Formats: sequence, C-alpha cells, structure tokens
Amino acid sequence: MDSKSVEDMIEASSGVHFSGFHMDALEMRNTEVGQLTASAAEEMCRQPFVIGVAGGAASGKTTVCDMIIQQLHDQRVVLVNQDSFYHDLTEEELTRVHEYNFDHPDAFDTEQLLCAMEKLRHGQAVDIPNYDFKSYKNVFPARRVNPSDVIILEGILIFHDPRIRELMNMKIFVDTDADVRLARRIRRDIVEKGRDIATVLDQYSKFVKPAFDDFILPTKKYADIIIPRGGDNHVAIDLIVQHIRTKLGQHDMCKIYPNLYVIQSTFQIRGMHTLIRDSQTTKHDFVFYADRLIRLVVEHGLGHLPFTEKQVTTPTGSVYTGVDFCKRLCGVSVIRSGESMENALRACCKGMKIGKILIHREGDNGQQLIYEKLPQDISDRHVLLLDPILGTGNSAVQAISLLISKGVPESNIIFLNLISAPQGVHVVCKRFPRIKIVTSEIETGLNEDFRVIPGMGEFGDRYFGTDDDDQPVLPPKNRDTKSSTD
Ligand SMILES: Nc1nc2c(ncn2[C@@H]2O[C@H](COP(=O)(O)OP(=O)(O)OP(=O)(O)O)[C@@H](O)[C@H]2O)c(=O)[nH]1
Ligand SMILES: O=P(O)(O)OC[C@H]1O[C@H](OP(=O)(O)OP(=O)(O)O)[C@H](O)[C@@H]1O
Ligand SMILES: O=c1cc[nH]c(=O)[nH]1
Repeated sequence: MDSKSVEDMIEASSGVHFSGFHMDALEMRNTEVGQLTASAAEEMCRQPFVIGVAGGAASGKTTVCDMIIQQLHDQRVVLVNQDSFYHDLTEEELTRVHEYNFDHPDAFDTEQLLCAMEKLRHGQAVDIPNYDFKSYKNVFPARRVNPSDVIILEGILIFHDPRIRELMNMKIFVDTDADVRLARRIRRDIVEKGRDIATVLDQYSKFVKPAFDDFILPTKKYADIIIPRGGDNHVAIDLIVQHIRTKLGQHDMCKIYPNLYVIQSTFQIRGMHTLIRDSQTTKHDFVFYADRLIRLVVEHGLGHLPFTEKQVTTPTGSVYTGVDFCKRLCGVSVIRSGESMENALRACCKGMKIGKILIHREGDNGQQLIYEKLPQDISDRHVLLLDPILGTGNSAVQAISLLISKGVPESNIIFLNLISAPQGVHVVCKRFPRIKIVTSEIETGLNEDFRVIPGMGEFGDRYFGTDDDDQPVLPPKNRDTKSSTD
C-alpha cells in the first residue's frame, strides 16, 4: 500500500475515535518524530466506547454487564458503578438512615461521576471512590481504573443527567417486571445485607418504588436498546456484543494498517501482560512471563512467512497435504532488549543465524547506528527483526533502513515486538508500508519523556536486571534467598 492510501484510511477513520490522528500524520511529516508532543500523543489514543446500562434496582443490570464483559474478553473493558458515587451520609443522616432516600438522583455525586467519565474518555486513569454500604461512607481506598477500549457505566439513574447521557455511545435499559425485581431485592437484602423483611418492604414502598416510577422509568425513553428479562436474554446480549465489536472494529489500528498484526488476546495473555507491567513483579517473574509472551509473538510472526505446499504419508498410509516451512530466514536483534527474543526464535528455528544492530539514543531527538553484524547473504533472506518495544519508532526506522540498505526487500522484513505505541506503528507503517509488524498489545501512547504508556518501564533494565543499581548491595547473610537469585 502506498503512503497516500494509508493517509486516506486515517482520514476515513478520523471520526470520534481517532480524533487527533490525521492531524498528527501531517505534523509528523514536518517534524522530528522525537518531538511529538505529549498532548499529541494523548490525542492519538482512541476514545473508548461508552455503554450505559440502566434499569430498576435488582433488575439484573450486573448480570447483563458481566455477560457483555465475558463476551468482550479480548478487549480492555472497565466497569464503573454509579453506586460508587453515592454521597457520604452526614452524621445527622446516619442517625435516621431508614429515612434516607438512596434511590433519588440527589443521593449521587453526579459532578464527580461526570468528571471521572470525562477523564476516562480522554484516556486518563481515574480513582473511583469505594463506597461502603455498611458505614454509608466512602471509607475504603479508591479503585484505580485505567483507560480502556470499552467503559460500561451501570446504575439505576445513569440516564437521569443529560450530560452523562451524552457521553454514551450506547444506552441499554434492563426492563424486568416489578414483581421479579421486588422478589430479588427481598432475597438479596435479607441474605446479603442481613435485613428483616419488614425493613425491606418499608424501604421498597417508601423509596424504591416511587423513585422507579418518578425517576428511573421516565429515562427508559433514552435507551437505544431495551432488554426484557435482563441477563436471561442471551439473544439480546449476543446482538449487543456483535454491535460493539463492529463499532470497535471500525477504529481498530489493524484496519488502518493492514500489515499490523496484533496476536489474538486471551485471558491468559492478558494475565501475563498484567504481570510484566506490574512494577512490583520480581525480575524472575518478569523474565519468565516476558519469555512466554515473546514465544507467542515469535510463533505468530513465523506464521507470516511464505510457505510451499508439501504432501506427506502418515503412519496410516494416508496422504496429508500440508506446507513446508520457509527456508532462507534470519533473525536480527536490536541490542540490548531485542536479544531477549533470540532464545525464542532459536527454540523455534534451530541453528538460525542471528545478526545484531546497536542503536544509540541521542537525547530524545534521534538515534545513531553504532554497530552492526549481519549475515553476508541477508539480502536473500526473510528477516525477523527483534525488539520488544516499539515506542516513537526511531530505533525501528534506523534498524529497518539499515536492512533495506543491505538489500533486504521491505516485504521480507517482519518486525516482532511485545508492545507497540500507536505513534511508532504510524511512523514505521507510513515509512515502510510493506513490512509486517507483529505485536501482542497496542499501547495507549507515549508520555512527555517518550516512554510507552502504560508500558512496562525500561524493558532492558527489567529483563537483564540492571534496574536496581541504586539499591545497596547487602552482605549475603542479610539477603533473602529469593532476591539473591533474582
Ligand atoms: N438499604 C440501602 N440500600 C441502598 C444503599 N445504597 C444503595 N442502596 C440501594 O441499592 C439500589 C441500587 O442498586 P441496584 O441497582 O439494585 O444494584 P445492582 O446490583 O448493581 O443492580 P442489579 O444487577 O440490577 O440488581 C437502590 O435501590 C438503593 O436503594 C444503602 O446504603 N442502604
Ligand atoms: O521506538 P523508540 O522510541 O526508539 O524506543 C524503542 C527502543 O527503546 C528500547 O531500547 P532502549 O533504548 O531502552 O535500550 P536497551 O534495549 O539497551 O534497554 C527498545 O528496545 C527499543 O530499541
Ligand atoms: O517505554 C519504553 C520506551 C523505550 N524503551 C523501553 O524499554 N521502554
């Protein structure tokens, strides 16, 4: 694909979700990549898809949300509950708690909810209050919520305020019969909250039912989808998830850059990413889980090599028509982090030649090639370029330019990495539209220091154990066994 068509595709996608993208494409043509501003980087990250799930108390909203989350397992989904934004009760309100109306719009701190949702929509992490239903106060530490692909906002009155409604890309109302809701509420409040039946019925007739009629039911008209029978309605949930997938897909980076391949996410892969991104993870675990992910990326990358058809005879005497692996390959690792990927490549392709490139970062504005040792006949080979991090794309551009100058056709290069920032993907794909990039996750962006966010910090330091230079070296007797082996 030529660079014009890449730009056309970006233009075509410059709707709500990639709002800053086309402007950045033009900006990048005229400026050093390294000078990309932090705000441009923030702009570049796509806006999440916001779903509102409203409905009466005990209508089954939680079940609907859980089912959506379960089915969207390969997307980053975050759930925000309106319940978290209940106002703390004053001392006076606490003395007469049974007279407090928890179902009235004024019971919620809507301004705070609005502020949190705005931040999440703009790719910023937020601290969501942790309301305690026992003390009627916000006593627990806040829950940190990171920006995600999909945000689900759930609560009885989330369609009440027009400003919150306007943030939503999809509004769902869970419509469950009043008697079913009352029955569930009685069971839940007695079993889970230890209330007696008289108190539950009293609260229901005094507050819950009137509030449903006065405030919740009137918001049903704002819904795009009304789900009868809540979580029991599997057909409705399937259709909703299908629609969300279509909407997300329209803004997927892989649609803009057809040579970008993000390996299919699973909870297992997400779990490994969670570990290697956690700053508290030990070096030992970091290496273990990074290696597992690298192996997956390498296997996936090998799948993009050309193949020839091959027939074999199986022990049953039958013919199996399969394929033969591509021959003339080599790896090239970008020192030093790229060297962490060599073992996985060697484990898959025995005896493979691996060249090396050392690129030195000069401030934040450019990279300088310091050292290279490549196979003599590299121009006849398919090259698997190894570097776990694609940030600004500066290092990748240097490395790929060198390979091309050695006669490697652009289309023979597969760049394997663990995480890619959208900025780096854009820079590399725009400059080299025929190379393939295989990665395991696309990041939110870059920070002011051009480090990948959320990222995993300095990969090389964490993988090779050079990130603890400042820590005093304790005499052996004071070290615990685990850290001394790390
Ligand atoms: N008694 C009591 N009720 C509360 C308090 N805080 C919230 N509620 C009730 O909680 C209800 C809102 O939560 P629900 O919509 O039932 O919660 P949910 O579990 O997320 O929703 P579903 O999945 O649809 O059942 C309201 O009817 C409130 O009356 C509280 O501190 N005390
Ligand atoms: O896309 P960029 O913005 O150029 O960033 C990516 C580069 O940064 C990392 O190396 P680093 O400079 O941290 O060196 P190291 O591998 O020696 O730790 C990484 O391995 C890439 O080579
Ligand atoms: O975030 C980053 C950027 C470059 N290199 C890293 O190791 N991490």
